[in-house]
Amino acid sequence: MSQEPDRLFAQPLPEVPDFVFNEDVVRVFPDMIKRSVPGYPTIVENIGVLAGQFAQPHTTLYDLGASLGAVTQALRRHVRIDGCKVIAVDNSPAMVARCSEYLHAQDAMFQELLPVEVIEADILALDLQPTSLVTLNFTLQFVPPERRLELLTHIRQALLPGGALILSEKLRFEDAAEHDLLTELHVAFKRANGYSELEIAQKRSAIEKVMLPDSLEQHRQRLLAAGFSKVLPWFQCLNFASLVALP
Ligand SMILES: Nc1ncnc2c1ncn2[C@@H]1O[C@H](C[S@+](CC[C@H]([NH3+])C(=O)[O-])CC(=O)[O-])[C@@H](O)[C@H]1O
Ligand SMILES: O=C(O)C(=O)Cc1ccccc1
Repeated sequence: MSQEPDRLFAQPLPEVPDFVFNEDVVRVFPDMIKRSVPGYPTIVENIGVLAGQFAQPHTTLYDLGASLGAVTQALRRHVRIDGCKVIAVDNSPAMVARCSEYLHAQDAMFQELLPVEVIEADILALDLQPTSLVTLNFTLQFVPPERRLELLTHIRQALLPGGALILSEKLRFEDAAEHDLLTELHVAFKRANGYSELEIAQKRSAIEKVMLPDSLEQHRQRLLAAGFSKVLPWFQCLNFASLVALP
Protein backbone atom coordinates (compact mmCIF):
# COMPACT_ATOMS: atom_id res chain seq x y z
CA MET A 1 0.00 0.00 0.00
CA SER A 2 1.31 3.48 -0.84
CA GLN A 3 2.90 5.21 2.15
CA GLU A 4 2.88 8.78 0.84
CA PRO A 5 2.36 11.28 3.69
CA ASP A 6 -0.63 13.62 3.55
CA ARG A 7 0.60 17.17 2.85
CA LEU A 8 -2.41 18.17 0.74
CA PHE A 9 -3.25 21.21 2.86
CA ALA A 10 0.28 22.07 4.07
CA GLN A 11 0.77 25.14 1.82
CA PRO A 12 -1.53 28.19 2.03
CA LEU A 13 -4.18 27.99 -0.71
CA PRO A 14 -5.62 31.26 -2.10
CA GLU A 15 -9.01 29.57 -2.01
CA VAL A 16 -9.67 26.16 -0.46
CA PRO A 17 -11.67 24.05 -2.94
CA ASP A 18 -14.38 21.63 -1.73
CA PHE A 19 -12.93 18.24 -0.82
CA VAL A 20 -13.16 15.59 -3.58
CA PHE A 21 -11.92 12.01 -3.66
CA ASN A 22 -9.56 12.54 -6.61
CA GLU A 23 -6.14 11.10 -7.50
CA ASP A 24 -4.29 13.45 -5.13
CA VAL A 25 -6.40 12.22 -2.22
CA VAL A 26 -6.04 8.58 -3.28
CA ARG A 27 -2.24 8.89 -3.15
CA VAL A 28 -2.25 9.95 0.52
CA PHE A 29 -5.50 8.41 1.70
CA PRO A 30 -4.19 5.64 4.02
CA ASP A 31 -2.02 8.20 5.85
CA MET A 32 -4.76 10.86 5.86
CA ILE A 33 -7.48 8.67 7.33
CA LYS A 34 -5.22 7.13 9.99
CA ARG A 35 -4.00 10.56 11.17
CA SER A 36 -7.48 12.16 10.98
CA VAL A 37 -9.90 9.57 12.37
CA PRO A 38 -9.24 8.52 15.96
CA GLY A 39 -9.72 4.78 16.32
CA TYR A 40 -9.78 4.08 12.56
CA PRO A 41 -7.44 1.02 12.61
CA THR A 42 -9.37 -0.47 15.56
CA ILE A 43 -12.72 0.14 13.87
CA VAL A 44 -11.62 -1.42 10.58
CA GLU A 45 -10.11 -4.52 12.16
CA ASN A 46 -13.12 -5.08 14.42
CA ILE A 47 -15.61 -4.65 11.59
CA GLY A 48 -13.97 -7.83 10.30
CA VAL A 49 -14.53 -9.54 13.65
CA LEU A 50 -18.17 -8.36 13.95
CA ALA A 51 -18.84 -9.35 10.35
CA GLY A 52 -17.74 -12.88 11.21
CA GLN A 53 -20.70 -13.04 13.61
CA PHE A 54 -23.35 -11.69 11.22
CA ALA A 55 -22.35 -13.01 7.79
CA GLN A 56 -24.64 -15.85 6.69
CA PRO A 57 -23.54 -18.72 4.44
CA HIS A 58 -23.93 -18.19 0.68
CA THR A 59 -24.75 -14.49 0.85
CA THR A 60 -23.34 -11.21 -0.43
CA LEU A 61 -21.56 -8.73 1.86
CA TYR A 62 -21.39 -5.05 0.85
CA ASP A 63 -18.63 -2.52 1.58
CA LEU A 64 -20.33 0.74 0.55
CA GLY A 65 -17.99 3.71 0.03
CA ALA A 66 -15.09 1.28 0.10
CA SER A 67 -12.36 3.83 -0.78
CA LEU A 68 -9.19 1.70 -0.98
CA GLY A 69 -10.91 -1.40 0.41
CA ALA A 70 -9.59 -1.38 3.99
CA VAL A 71 -12.87 -2.85 5.31
CA THR A 72 -13.02 -5.45 2.54
CA GLN A 73 -9.48 -6.50 3.46
CA ALA A 74 -10.55 -6.88 7.11
CA LEU A 75 -13.53 -8.98 5.96
CA ARG A 76 -11.12 -11.18 4.04
CA ARG A 77 -8.95 -11.62 7.17
CA HIS A 78 -11.83 -12.51 9.49
CA VAL A 79 -14.90 -13.91 7.73
CA ARG A 80 -14.76 -17.68 7.39
CA ILE A 81 -18.32 -18.45 6.34
CA ASP A 82 -19.05 -20.74 3.39
CA GLY A 83 -19.93 -19.28 0.03
CA CYS A 84 -19.86 -15.56 0.84
CA LYS A 85 -18.66 -12.85 -1.55
CA VAL A 86 -17.95 -9.15 -1.07
CA ILE A 87 -19.08 -6.35 -3.33
CA ALA A 88 -17.01 -3.20 -2.69
CA VAL A 89 -18.60 -0.06 -4.12
CA ASP A 90 -17.33 3.50 -4.55
CA ASN A 91 -18.28 6.32 -6.92
CA SER A 92 -14.78 7.84 -7.15
CA PRO A 93 -13.06 6.49 -10.29
CA ALA A 94 -9.61 7.16 -8.72
CA MET A 95 -10.52 5.22 -5.56
CA VAL A 96 -12.04 2.32 -7.53
CA ALA A 97 -8.98 1.96 -9.75
CA ARG A 98 -6.57 1.77 -6.80
CA CYS A 99 -8.95 -0.36 -4.73
CA SER A 100 -9.23 -2.99 -7.49
CA GLU A 101 -5.47 -3.05 -7.82
CA TYR A 102 -4.97 -3.71 -4.08
CA LEU A 103 -7.75 -6.28 -3.71
CA HIS A 104 -7.01 -8.23 -6.88
CA ALA A 105 -3.33 -8.39 -5.88
CA GLN A 106 -4.55 -10.46 -2.91
CA ASP A 107 -6.81 -12.74 -4.92
CA ALA A 108 -4.27 -15.58 -5.05
CA MET A 109 -4.43 -15.71 -1.24
CA PHE A 110 -8.13 -15.03 -0.71
CA GLN A 111 -10.15 -15.61 -3.87
CA GLU A 112 -11.39 -19.00 -2.68
CA LEU A 113 -12.06 -17.92 0.91
CA LEU A 114 -13.84 -14.68 0.10
CA PRO A 115 -14.07 -13.50 -3.52
CA VAL A 116 -14.40 -9.77 -4.12
CA GLU A 117 -15.97 -7.67 -6.84
CA VAL A 118 -15.12 -3.95 -7.00
CA ILE A 119 -17.62 -1.71 -8.74
CA GLU A 120 -17.75 1.98 -9.56
CA ALA A 121 -21.28 3.12 -8.73
CA ASP A 122 -23.32 5.61 -6.76
CA ILE A 123 -24.59 3.74 -3.70
CA LEU A 124 -27.83 5.74 -4.03
CA ALA A 125 -28.50 4.11 -7.39
CA LEU A 126 -27.41 0.59 -6.52
CA ASP A 127 -29.62 -2.48 -6.77
CA LEU A 128 -28.79 -4.51 -3.65
CA GLN A 129 -28.87 -8.31 -3.70
CA PRO A 130 -30.15 -9.99 -0.54
CA THR A 131 -27.30 -9.42 1.93
CA SER A 132 -26.28 -10.43 5.45
CA LEU A 133 -23.75 -7.64 6.04
CA VAL A 134 -23.52 -4.05 4.87
CA THR A 135 -20.83 -1.61 6.01
CA LEU A 136 -20.96 2.15 5.66
CA ASN A 137 -17.58 3.01 7.21
CA PHE A 138 -17.51 6.84 7.23
CA THR A 139 -19.54 7.00 3.99
CA LEU A 140 -23.05 8.16 5.03
CA GLN A 141 -21.66 11.54 6.15
CA PHE A 142 -20.86 12.30 2.47
CA VAL A 143 -24.37 11.37 1.25
CA PRO A 144 -26.72 14.37 0.92
CA PRO A 145 -28.71 14.50 4.19
CA GLU A 146 -32.08 14.38 2.40
CA ARG A 147 -31.11 11.05 0.76
CA ARG A 148 -29.86 9.28 3.90
CA LEU A 149 -33.18 7.79 5.06
CA GLU A 150 -33.91 6.44 1.57
CA LEU A 151 -30.48 4.75 1.44
CA LEU A 152 -30.86 3.15 4.88
CA THR A 153 -34.38 1.98 4.03
CA HIS A 154 -33.08 0.35 0.86
CA ILE A 155 -30.31 -1.38 2.86
CA ARG A 156 -32.80 -2.53 5.52
CA GLN A 157 -35.03 -4.06 2.84
CA ALA A 158 -32.11 -6.05 1.40
CA LEU A 159 -30.88 -7.32 4.80
CA LEU A 160 -31.48 -10.98 5.62
CA PRO A 161 -32.49 -12.27 9.07
CA GLY A 162 -29.42 -12.60 11.31
CA GLY A 163 -27.56 -9.95 9.32
CA ALA A 164 -26.46 -6.43 10.25
CA LEU A 165 -25.52 -2.97 9.05
CA ILE A 166 -22.32 -1.53 10.50
CA LEU A 167 -22.37 2.27 10.36
CA SER A 168 -19.35 4.40 11.33
CA GLU A 169 -19.57 8.20 11.35
CA LYS A 170 -18.07 11.39 12.66
CA LEU A 171 -20.55 12.73 15.23
CA ARG A 172 -22.08 16.13 15.78
CA PHE A 173 -23.21 16.91 19.34
CA GLU A 174 -26.53 18.63 20.03
CA ASP A 175 -25.18 20.45 23.08
CA ALA A 176 -23.00 23.30 21.75
CA ALA A 177 -20.48 23.19 24.60
CA GLU A 178 -20.11 19.41 24.21
CA HIS A 179 -19.70 19.82 20.44
CA ASP A 180 -17.00 22.47 20.86
CA LEU A 181 -15.10 20.40 23.42
CA LEU A 182 -15.12 17.21 21.30
CA THR A 183 -14.11 19.26 18.24
CA GLU A 184 -11.19 20.77 20.18
CA LEU A 185 -10.12 17.31 21.37
CA HIS A 186 -10.21 16.09 17.75
CA VAL A 187 -8.01 19.04 16.74
CA ALA A 188 -5.57 17.99 19.51
CA PHE A 189 -5.59 14.46 18.04
CA LYS A 190 -4.71 15.84 14.58
CA ARG A 191 -1.99 18.09 16.01
CA ALA A 192 -0.51 15.12 17.88
CA ASN A 193 -0.43 13.30 14.53
CA GLY A 194 1.74 16.00 12.97
CA TYR A 195 -0.82 18.26 11.26
CA SER A 196 -0.12 22.01 11.47
CA GLU A 197 -2.74 24.62 12.41
CA LEU A 198 -2.85 25.65 8.72
CA GLU A 199 -3.43 22.06 7.54
CA ILE A 200 -6.17 21.60 10.13
CA ALA A 201 -7.89 24.89 9.22
CA GLN A 202 -7.72 24.37 5.43
CA LYS A 203 -8.93 20.75 5.69
CA ARG A 204 -11.84 21.94 7.86
CA SER A 205 -12.94 24.44 5.22
CA ALA A 206 -12.50 21.85 2.42
CA ILE A 207 -14.87 19.37 4.09
CA GLU A 208 -17.41 21.71 5.72
CA LYS A 209 -19.84 21.71 2.79
CA VAL A 210 -19.34 18.11 1.62
CA MET A 211 -19.19 16.16 4.87
CA LEU A 212 -22.18 16.79 7.11
CA PRO A 213 -22.18 14.78 10.36
CA ASP A 214 -25.35 13.95 12.32
CA SER A 215 -25.77 13.40 16.05
CA LEU A 216 -25.97 9.93 17.57
CA GLU A 217 -29.65 10.57 18.32
CA GLN A 218 -30.34 11.49 14.65
CA HIS A 219 -28.63 8.27 13.55
CA ARG A 220 -30.64 6.21 16.02
CA GLN A 221 -33.97 7.77 15.02
CA ARG A 222 -33.23 7.48 11.29
CA LEU A 223 -32.16 3.83 11.57
CA LEU A 224 -35.39 3.02 13.45
CA ALA A 225 -37.40 4.97 10.84
CA ALA A 226 -35.67 2.90 8.13
CA GLY A 227 -37.02 -0.25 9.78
CA PHE A 228 -34.08 -1.41 11.87
CA SER A 229 -35.18 -2.89 15.22
CA LYS A 230 -32.07 -2.29 17.31
CA VAL A 231 -29.13 0.14 17.26
CA LEU A 232 -26.02 -0.80 19.25
CA PRO A 233 -23.13 1.63 19.53
CA TRP A 234 -20.02 -0.59 19.79
CA PHE A 235 -17.20 1.96 19.51
CA GLN A 236 -16.55 5.62 20.18
CA CYS A 237 -13.29 7.55 20.21
CA LEU A 238 -13.76 11.31 20.63
CA ASN A 239 -16.26 12.44 17.97
CA PHE A 240 -16.08 9.26 15.87
CA ALA A 241 -18.37 6.31 16.50
CA SER A 242 -19.50 3.03 15.03
CA LEU A 243 -22.91 1.38 15.40
CA VAL A 244 -24.38 -2.00 14.63
CA ALA A 245 -27.98 -1.84 13.38
CA LEU A 246 -30.04 -5.04 13.37
CA PRO A 247 -32.97 -5.79 11.07
N1 LIG B 1 -22.87 8.26 -3.25
C1 LIG B 1 -21.73 7.55 -3.11
N2 LIG B 1 -21.61 6.37 -3.75
C2 LIG B 1 -20.47 5.63 -3.63
N3 LIG B 1 -19.40 6.04 -2.89
C3 LIG B 1 -19.49 7.22 -2.27
C4 LIG B 1 -20.65 8.03 -2.34
N4 LIG B 1 -20.43 9.16 -1.61
C5 LIG B 1 -19.17 9.06 -1.10
N5 LIG B 1 -18.61 7.89 -1.50
C6 LIG B 1 -17.27 7.39 -1.17
O1 LIG B 1 -17.21 7.18 0.22
C7 LIG B 1 -15.85 7.20 0.64
C8 LIG B 1 -15.75 7.89 1.98
S1 LIG B 1 -14.25 7.53 2.84
C9 LIG B 1 -14.63 5.86 3.34
C10 LIG B 1 -13.51 5.12 4.00
C11 LIG B 1 -13.53 3.62 3.80
N6 LIG B 1 -14.87 3.04 3.97
C12 LIG B 1 -12.54 2.95 4.72
O2 LIG B 1 -12.98 2.27 5.65
O3 LIG B 1 -11.33 3.13 4.49
C13 LIG B 1 -14.43 8.37 4.35
C14 LIG B 1 -13.57 9.53 4.56
O4 LIG B 1 -12.73 9.80 3.68
O5 LIG B 1 -13.74 10.17 5.64
C15 LIG B 1 -15.05 7.87 -0.49
O6 LIG B 1 -14.18 6.95 -1.09
C16 LIG B 1 -16.13 8.36 -1.44
O7 LIG B 1 -15.74 8.33 -2.81
O1 LIG C 1 -10.07 15.22 8.68
C1 LIG C 1 -11.09 15.39 9.35
O2 LIG C 1 -11.20 16.40 10.08
C2 LIG C 1 -12.19 14.46 9.36
O3 LIG C 1 -13.17 14.77 9.94
C3 LIG C 1 -12.12 13.10 8.72
C4 LIG C 1 -11.85 12.94 7.29
C5 LIG C 1 -10.93 11.98 6.92
C6 LIG C 1 -10.64 11.76 5.59
C7 LIG C 1 -11.29 12.51 4.62
C8 LIG C 1 -12.24 13.47 4.97
C9 LIG C 1 -12.52 13.67 6.31
